[in-house]
Amino acid sequence: MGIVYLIGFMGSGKSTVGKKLGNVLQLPHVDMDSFIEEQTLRSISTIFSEMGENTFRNYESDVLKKIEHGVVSTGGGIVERRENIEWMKAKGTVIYLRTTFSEITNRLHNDSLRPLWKKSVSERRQLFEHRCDLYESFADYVVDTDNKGTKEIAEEIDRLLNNYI
Ligand SMILES: Nc1ncnc2c1ncn2[C@@H]1O[C@H](COP(=O)(O)OP(=O)(O)O)[C@@H](O)[C@H]1O
Ligand SMILES: O=C(O)C1=C[C@@H](OP(=O)(O)O)[C@@H](O)[C@H](O)C1
Ligand SMILES: [Mg+2]
Repeated sequence: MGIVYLIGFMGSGKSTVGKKLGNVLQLPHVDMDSFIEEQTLRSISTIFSEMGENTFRNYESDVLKKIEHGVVSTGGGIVERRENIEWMKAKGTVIYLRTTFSEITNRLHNDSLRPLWKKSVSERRQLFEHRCDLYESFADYVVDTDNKGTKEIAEEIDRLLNNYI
């Protein structure tokens, strides 16, 4: 199956489910945002505020290309660059954790760690609508996450990848 990439909007559970999926599949797990924070010794918020979104996107594209194995929790904006989409399609299996806007709003509420969530409701929704089309259009599998626990989702992905029901 090569590398397993989890994609989806902020709050869809990529980081949480990725960790569990790594355990289930007994593969190493990399959370791209945590990796960038460890490498730069800066928080994602600080990178955005001090260096700008474009610098963050450069780090993100660089990190994506360094990962050769395992389960990868991407950041919600990985689809903003076509080169990232093409890289993931070529290297592995892409799984979209599909989550409704209202469920994401419940999960993130007034989260302040995600710079792009700290926007007005209409801007959040606009970003959500723009991104959802992208996620859906290039995922190999779509997994709905509303009303499911993270362990249940990891097990569902395990079944999909291993082709049993
Ligand atoms: N299936 C789920 N059901 C309920 N809460 C969830 C689910 N998946 C994630 N969460 C919660 O939503 C928040 C964001 O999850 P996270 O894994 O950081 O998402 P992402 O990495 O996609 O932004 C966390 O508080 C997490 O515990
Ligand atoms: O959607 C985005 O553009 C972003 C999502 C975040 O990751 P999560 O999707 O894990 O929250 C993080 O990479 C950064 O704040 C930008
Ligand atoms: Mg995350």
